Amino acid sequence: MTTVKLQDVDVMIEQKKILHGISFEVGAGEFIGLIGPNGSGKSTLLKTIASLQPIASGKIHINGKEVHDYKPKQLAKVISYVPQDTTLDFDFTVEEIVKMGRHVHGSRFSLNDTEGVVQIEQAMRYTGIIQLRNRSMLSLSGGQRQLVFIAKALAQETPIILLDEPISALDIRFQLQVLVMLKALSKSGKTVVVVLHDLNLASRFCTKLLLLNEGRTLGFGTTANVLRADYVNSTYKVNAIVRKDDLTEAVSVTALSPDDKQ
Ligand SMILES: Nc1ncnc2c1ncn2[C@@H]1O[C@H](COP(=O)(O)OP(=O)(O)OP(=O)(O)O)[C@@H](O)[C@H]1O
Repeated sequence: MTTVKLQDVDVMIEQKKILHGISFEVGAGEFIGLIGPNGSGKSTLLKTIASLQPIASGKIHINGKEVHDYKPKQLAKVISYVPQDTTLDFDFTVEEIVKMGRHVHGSRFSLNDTEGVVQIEQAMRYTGIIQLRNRSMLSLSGGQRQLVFIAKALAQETPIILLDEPISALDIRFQLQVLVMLKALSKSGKTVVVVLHDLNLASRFCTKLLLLNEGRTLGFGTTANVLRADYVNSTYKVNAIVRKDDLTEAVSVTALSPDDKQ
């Protein structure tokens, strides 16, 4: 079943066209990686799907219904969004932030609903932050804050999860842990769309990739079809070798420096 569908979507920011004619469909159980160079429009595209960024033209359907036809609270029951920037201006504890994911289910700061308590607890355990539950968000490292916002999205229990560079501040153990968790969520039937810079991890974990170049889709499909040397080299302006990794059997991309042996 198609859960997210974009048809010829244009986005303008300050009179400049940032996204040009973006069209693609994602189904339940898919794990889509949005990739592309800095400034290519990945975050804008994710915000657009989350309805946080207005569109200039085109159509977006979420679960078969036009995104404009959703009330904000209805949409928050369907889509959770983990932003790239997890800094906060106000102080909250870790648990308070995760609980905010339950607002949409009507349990604002109250733990009267047992389901909410269970979901909050599970989300904190799943992301490995349970021991931080009473810590102030302002005292956490960037990676710990990322895990808290992922936990908040999990507590929200939506069928569609959008995450903007959720592993950018994480060490290799937590990078793997988060990607394995997102993969498991997609396998359980959720739609996961994630902005990733690490092409090798994107290749290993995502079912499909969407490669953006200057606000346009250069490729959308299986990792092997999108991570082609010609696409990678022309978009990222590098000299990359694309091959199959012997160990993971995923497509692997190595950008060569002038000093590398070839
Ligand atoms: N609020 C804004 N005002 C002006 N320009 C913006 C705004 N938001 C995004 N842009 C511009 O839109 C383009 C796409 O930005 P976006 O953040 O979507 O790219 P990205 O692919 O996510 O980049 P990165 O990998 O660096 O995070 C950039 O040129 C950026 O400067």
